[in-house]
Amino acid sequence: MFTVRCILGTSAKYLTSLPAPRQQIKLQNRMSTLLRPVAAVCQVTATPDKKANFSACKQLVEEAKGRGASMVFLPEAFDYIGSSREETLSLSESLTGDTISQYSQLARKLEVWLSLGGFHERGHNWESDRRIYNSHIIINDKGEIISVYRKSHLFDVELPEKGVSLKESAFTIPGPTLVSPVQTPIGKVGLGICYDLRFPELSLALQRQGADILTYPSAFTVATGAAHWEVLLRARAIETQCFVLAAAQVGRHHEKRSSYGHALAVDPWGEVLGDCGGEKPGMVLVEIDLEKVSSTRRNMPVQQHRRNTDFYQSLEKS
Ligand SMILES: O=C(O)CNC(=O)[C@H](CS)NC(=O)CCC(=O)C(=O)O
Repeated sequence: MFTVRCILGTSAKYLTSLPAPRQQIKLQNRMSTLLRPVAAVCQVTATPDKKANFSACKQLVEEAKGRGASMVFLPEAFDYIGSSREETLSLSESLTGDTISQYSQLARKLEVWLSLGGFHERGHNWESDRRIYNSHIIINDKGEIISVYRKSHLFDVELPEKGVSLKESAFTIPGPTLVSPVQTPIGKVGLGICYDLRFPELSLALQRQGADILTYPSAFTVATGAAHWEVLLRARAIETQCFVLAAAQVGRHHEKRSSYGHALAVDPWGEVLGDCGGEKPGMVLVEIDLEKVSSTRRNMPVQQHRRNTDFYQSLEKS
């Protein structure tokens, strides 16, 4: 079950049925002050089959656009989830490969912005070291790559009681830097990926650089997702007073791997606006009202109340 908040569908239909053009313009002007931009937060079940994954994602992007979204968010590993390290590596591409050019064409054709939450990108020394980046790519409505953030915290975790054992650093290069929030039609978007969500320093750094919206496209494990996912996302939203949009992988990718799902949209007060559930692919559509960001920050100015870095380091120095 998932919540959908979208008022564009019916209003747009109403507009096209209006006879007098002048009346239409008047109404359109009034509506543009009433309507907020809409973001689509998606969840998918990627497999090792890149072609099938693209066609599933394309369908979601088309549906989202048809329902009024100006930006669509796809999760980490939207391109594929490999069934072995070797397969994960061999399926990887560069930013100039077929996968990203297909998405670029899709964005241009539909005139929609895309957040591609975690692309398996061949590293700069691929020929010699066969290592990849986990890259979050923003594509604008002209099909141009606007920003690339490479995941900086890698998921090397052993939880024997929960059946979780992943060592991302065995094949992935940690990203060297954060990237500045990107101006998009829904607001300024700060980029993270999945496990980055557990490091509030990153979200605060993006907030300080002007982010209105934080994004954590993910492929959370079922065990860690059930325990931590929603709490972490809401905490990041509450601390930074940003919207938090987290596209997700859901369900069974292959015989050895499943993901938690629950792609989520959270507002700057920490309220969950939409949840895609834990069962199957889908999306939530949410209006992004940036006035919610400013009023939340005005009413409770936590960023102004924050003490300087020295203050928090005073214990280490004493
Ligand atoms: O491997 C790929 O192809 C795509 N990458 C991932 O799925 C990554 C690295 S293994 N997964 C996570 O970071 C899960 C984090 C998580 O579950 C937590 O923080 O609890």
